[in-house]
Amino acid sequence: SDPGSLMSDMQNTTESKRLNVQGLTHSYGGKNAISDVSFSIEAGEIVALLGPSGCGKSTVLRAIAGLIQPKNGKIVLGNQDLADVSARGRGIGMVFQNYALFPHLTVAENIAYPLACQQISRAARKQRVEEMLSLVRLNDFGNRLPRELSGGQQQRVAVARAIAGRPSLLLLDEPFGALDRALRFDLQVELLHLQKTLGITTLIVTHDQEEAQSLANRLVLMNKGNVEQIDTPMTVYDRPKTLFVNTFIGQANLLHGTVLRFELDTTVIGLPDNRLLRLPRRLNFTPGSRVTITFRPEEVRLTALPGENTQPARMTVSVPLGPSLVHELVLEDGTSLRASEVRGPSTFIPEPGAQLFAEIDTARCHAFPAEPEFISE
Ligand SMILES: Nc1ncnc2c1ncn2[C@@H]1O[C@H](COP(=O)(O)OP(=O)(O)OP(=O)(O)O)[C@@H](O)[C@H]1O
Repeated sequence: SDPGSLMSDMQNTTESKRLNVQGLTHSYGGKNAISDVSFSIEAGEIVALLGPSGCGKSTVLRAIAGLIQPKNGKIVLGNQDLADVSARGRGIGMVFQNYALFPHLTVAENIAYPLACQQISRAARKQRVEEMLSLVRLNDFGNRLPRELSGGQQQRVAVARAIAGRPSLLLLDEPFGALDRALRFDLQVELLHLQKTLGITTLIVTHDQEEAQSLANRLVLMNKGNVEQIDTPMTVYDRPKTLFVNTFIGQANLLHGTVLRFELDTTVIGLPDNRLLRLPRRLNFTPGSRVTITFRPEEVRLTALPGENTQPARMTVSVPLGPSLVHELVLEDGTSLRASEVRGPSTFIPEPGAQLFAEIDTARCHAFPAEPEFISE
């Protein structure tokens, strides 16, 4: 091959592109899997699509990749509408959990495979493969077969193969799903580094909220085929828009009650057994509304004596989790509650069965309309 094509190929670096998904709807056999899904990813950004099993994450990914034709909606990459672009022609790199390497090809051949379709000269391909092997730290593994690699190494080859063609969008579907926790973490750090270095616009699908929070600039939270919130991991945690988001991201305690009345800037909530909870703001609910009040375990403090906004509680068990201590409690009406605190040398560890008071940080409580299953007459 001629040196001229090698030169022009080397200058052909990845161009970051913005992805815009607008009103995406798809159904399988008449049943909607996703409805009106819209979000965008800025050029070079990592966004995680997150939600419980069956919420439609893979369907969104397949539509972007061009593997299914969505019933409705628009997908624009850079300034190109992808509607009439074939899967191959989209310039998208993919790593799927079950997207195995070709078992009979070596690592180097696997990585070179997508390049062969791109009319890149042999010399340039060889150089690109070396570059990719080095990026995923597998320099000496080019001649091995996939079965001679560990699971983590195989996944790194899959990542190398996905980015070898310098895609302008990288799609990852549960890429580390099959790997153990420690290895997952290593690969996440590696992927993040790689993504930043190359500046590839990336969409990662996962049901693992920690993975999503550690990798992504922004999260797209999906539930039952709909998008419920799009925000940074911190905003999603601190200001969840729905009860689903609140309980899906991090842990939340739930108290079901009724809005009784407003007293100046306070909302008085009636809880079971005629207990009250006073929230230091006016909620946007009319008196009589059934509500679910939520708060995080770290927003519950245990005290020996009753005070304002304390609920009598019985200790079930205290579990040390590394630097913190997690307490499981039961309120008098049987509602379970979780409290957590950072453990210090003098942290008091209550006995199981101890009668205590749970003091709730009411300034940080959220209130949502009660879901039908929690409304009992
Ligand atoms: N090929 C198919 N034929 C029929 N129904 C399908 C098909 N693929 C997905 N579904 C259904 O569409 C819905 C969304 O599925 P999808 O795979 O997109 O969810 P997901 O969020 O990726 O789930 P998971 O995390 O379990 O992979 C589910 O109810 C699923 O059963």
